[in-house]
Amino acid sequence: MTPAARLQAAIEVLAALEQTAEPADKALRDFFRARRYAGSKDRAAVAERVYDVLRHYYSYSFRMQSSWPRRLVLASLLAEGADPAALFTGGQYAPEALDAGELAAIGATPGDAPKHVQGEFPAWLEPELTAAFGESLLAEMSAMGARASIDIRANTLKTSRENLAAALAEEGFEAQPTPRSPSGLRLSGATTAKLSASKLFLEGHFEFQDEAAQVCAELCAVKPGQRVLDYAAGGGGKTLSLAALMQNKGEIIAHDISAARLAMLPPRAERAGVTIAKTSTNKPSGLFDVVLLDAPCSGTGTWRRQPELRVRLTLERLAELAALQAELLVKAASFVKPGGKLVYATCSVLPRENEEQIARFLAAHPAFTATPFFHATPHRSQTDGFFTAVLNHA
Ligand SMILES: C[S@@+](CC[C@H](N)C(=O)[O-])C[C@H]1O[C@@H](n2cnc3c(N)ncnc32)[C@H](O)[C@@H]1O
Repeated sequence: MTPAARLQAAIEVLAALEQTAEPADKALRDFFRARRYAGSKDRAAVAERVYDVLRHYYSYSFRMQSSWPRRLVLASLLAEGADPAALFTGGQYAPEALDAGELAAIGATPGDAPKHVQGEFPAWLEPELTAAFGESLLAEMSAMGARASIDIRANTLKTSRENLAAALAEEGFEAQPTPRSPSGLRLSGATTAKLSASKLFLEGHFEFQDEAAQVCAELCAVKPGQRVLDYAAGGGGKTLSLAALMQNKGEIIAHDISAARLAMLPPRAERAGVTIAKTSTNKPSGLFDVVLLDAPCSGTGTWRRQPELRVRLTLERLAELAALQAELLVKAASFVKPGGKLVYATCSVLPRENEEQIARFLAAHPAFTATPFFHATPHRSQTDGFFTAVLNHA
C-alpha cells in the first residue's frame, strides 16, 4: 500500500468504529481480513495511525473543528509536521483531495484549548475526573494517553517469577519485576503477539495481566482449601490468579452472566494447570469464604489500552453501569459466609463506580466493614487505573 492508501485505510477503519461497539483492535483485524493484499507493515502503519487519532481524539477534533474521520487523520498528519495536500490527492487509493472547508481548517489558528481538550477526555466527564484526581488531573490524563507496558503474571503453579524471568531472557525477552505484585513481570520492547507465541506462554508459565489486577487478586487473601466465588469472572483472568494463590486447592466457582465469556476459561485453565475452577451462569449455591465482584464498569482505567472507550462512554451508560454495580454488589454480598470477605473491584477511576458504591453499600449493610481502598492509576503506579475494596463480613 502507498502511504496515501494507508491513510485512506485509517479513515475507513475510524468510520467503521463509529458504527460498532467492537474494540479498535477487532475493527482493524476485520478490516484487514477483507484485504489480504495488505502486508504486515501496512497493517502496522494503519493501526498506528488509528491509535494516534484515538489517543488525540479531542485535541484533533478541536484543531480541525470536527470529528469526522478524514479531519482527524488530517490533524494527525499536521501533528507530525507532514503536508496533508501531498497525500490527500484524490489519486488511486488515496483520500479525496482537500476541500475548501478542510483547507480553511488547516489554515486556521486554534484558540486556547479547554481542559478536556488538553486532557483528551469528553467535556462532560470533567467534574467526575476532577473529583477523582484533583490537581493531578492533567498528569493522570497524560499518563492515560501513553502506551501501556506489557505486564505478565508468573503462574506459580508452574514456575516462580525469578525462573520465569530467566527463561524469558533465554528467549530474548527482557523482563523486570513489578514493584507491587510478587508474581508480576513488566516487559519493554516485546509485543503481545511474540510473547503469546512463546513456548513459555503456550505451556502456561505466565498470563497477561496488568499489575493492578494482580494486586486485586492478592488482596482477596484467599487460602488453599477455601471456597471462593468469582461472581463476574468473564474470561477468568482473576480466577486463574486466585487458583494460583490457592495452590490449586479448594474450589472456585467462576460465575458470569455471559456463557460466551466463561467459555474462554476452560482452555486457559487447562494451559495453566488449574483444576479447581468450575464455570457457571446459574445462581451459585451455598456460601463462600471469599466473593470477588470484578464488576462491569466504564473501563476508564484502561484508556491506555483501549483509547476508543473514552469516545464511546456516555452519561447514560455510566448511570446504567452504576445502577448495575450497586445491584451486583448486594447480590454478591449475599454469598459471603459470616467471617468471610467481599472484594469489589473495577477498572474504573471514577468515584461514582468506586468509593461511592462502597459508601452506599456499607450504609445499608452494617455487617460489612471496609479496609483501606487500593487505588491504582497510570501516573501514580504505572498500571491501568484500578480500584479494589476489601469488605470484611462480621
Ligand atoms: C470486568 S469484567 C470481568 C473480568 C474478569 N474478572 C477477568 O479478570 O478477566 C465484568 C464481567 O461482568 C459480567 N457481568 C455483567 N453483568 C453481569 C451480571 N448481571 N451478573 C454476572 N456477571 C455480569 C460481564 O459479562 C463481564 O464478564
